[in-house]
Amino acid sequence: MSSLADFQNEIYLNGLGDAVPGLPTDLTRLEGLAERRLSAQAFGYVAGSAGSEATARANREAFDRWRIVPRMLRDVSVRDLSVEVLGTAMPAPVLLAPIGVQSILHPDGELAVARAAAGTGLPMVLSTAASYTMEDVAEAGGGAPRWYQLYWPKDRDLAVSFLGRAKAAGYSALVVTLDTFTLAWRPRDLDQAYLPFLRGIGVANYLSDPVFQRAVGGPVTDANRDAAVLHWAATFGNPSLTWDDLRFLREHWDGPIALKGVQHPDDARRAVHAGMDGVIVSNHGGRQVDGAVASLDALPAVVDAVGDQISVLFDSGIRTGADVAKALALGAKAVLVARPYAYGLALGGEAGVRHVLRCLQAELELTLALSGLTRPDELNLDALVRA
Ligand SMILES: Cc1cc2nc3c(=O)[nH]c(=O)nc-3n(C[C@H](O)[C@H](O)[C@H](O)COP(=O)(O)O)c2cc1C
Ligand SMILES: O=C(O)C(=O)c1ccccc1
Repeated sequence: MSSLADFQNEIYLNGLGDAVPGLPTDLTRLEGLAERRLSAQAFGYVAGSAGSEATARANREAFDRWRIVPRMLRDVSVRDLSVEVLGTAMPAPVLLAPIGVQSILHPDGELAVARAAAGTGLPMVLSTAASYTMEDVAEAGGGAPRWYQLYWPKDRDLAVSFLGRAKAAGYSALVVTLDTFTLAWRPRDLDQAYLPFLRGIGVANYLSDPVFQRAVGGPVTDANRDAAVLHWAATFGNPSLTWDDLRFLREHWDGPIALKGVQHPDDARRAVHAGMDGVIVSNHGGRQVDGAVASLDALPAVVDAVGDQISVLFDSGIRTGADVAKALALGAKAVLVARPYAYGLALGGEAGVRHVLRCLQAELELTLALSGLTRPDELNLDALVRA
């Protein structure tokens, strides 16, 4: 094995190799570049968070309060980043977080992301609010691993239909997002009166669904499009759900289930009690409750509560390979990367997403090796100190 991570090698030896010319390898720079490329509305939707965006900032600050303590002379010549999470083998403990409405970033949207993910083997978690149908995205990804993220609608028959379609299309695990039964107070979108769904973006899974179509009087055409969008708004989220309702999901989904949006250790314990297989410690990138705890700060207590019983995953604030290492050291089995790949999509389509994933993977591998570690499961609190 070369002493350089493969992607690093490729960049140095072949000029930019497969990297997208002009795209920086410091992924924290992508947001600024995407701002110049996107419309003010699309950029505001993706980059924006809830309220004063204090929690979005806190998510990043929490990473900066932990520092890695590298160890030396440990023979790190053979490295293996692969893990298995919820029955899915992946080359690194990184998944692509569910992001809805991706066609506002690039016309190929989720299709391009599925192709890029397939090229790396990292699983994509497809949003219910995707701009392409789950069947089309599955086809674009070929045999690559894929999970399905459910926005649990009010209409139970529609939920069952989504789950059946996801199973048939080869999505192996279910992610149920609990923190977004309604969109939060998001000033950037409010100030521009911008909601993609009202323009018919991000509703492909609904419009293509037989149960949804029955509810709006048949296939959606120009004649009933407004009614369909109104019906989408009426059925999108269900604020009356409780922990007891998880039985319904267990009955209609026979694969692994992870609950996304857990921040409190008692909620993680309830997830175990309800027979769930995992939780994703996430505050939706600060897009829901402004003033909420930084997701990284919520992680250790959840790991303490349930980490030996179910898989604890993490998202909100991951921007670099070092961030991934810190979340793993605090007990996450894997992380979900979100905005960085959205910006990669905006800047370079499929190649832009591939660039982001390969940079993140290479940086993670180098961070581990240079810290004296060869596998993700060797990371624990010994590797960190408070800044
Ligand atoms: C534009 C955008 C759309 C999103 N759409 C969804 C979605 O459809 N379903 C979901 O569970 N989470 C969604 N999320 C949240 C992400 O999955 C993830 O939790 C969050 O972005 C993590 O924060 P970070 O991007 O700051 O790392 C979305 C996030 C963004 C930025
Ligand atoms: O914008 C979001 O954060 C989000 O999760 C969402 C919700 C509904 C549809 C699309 C995305």
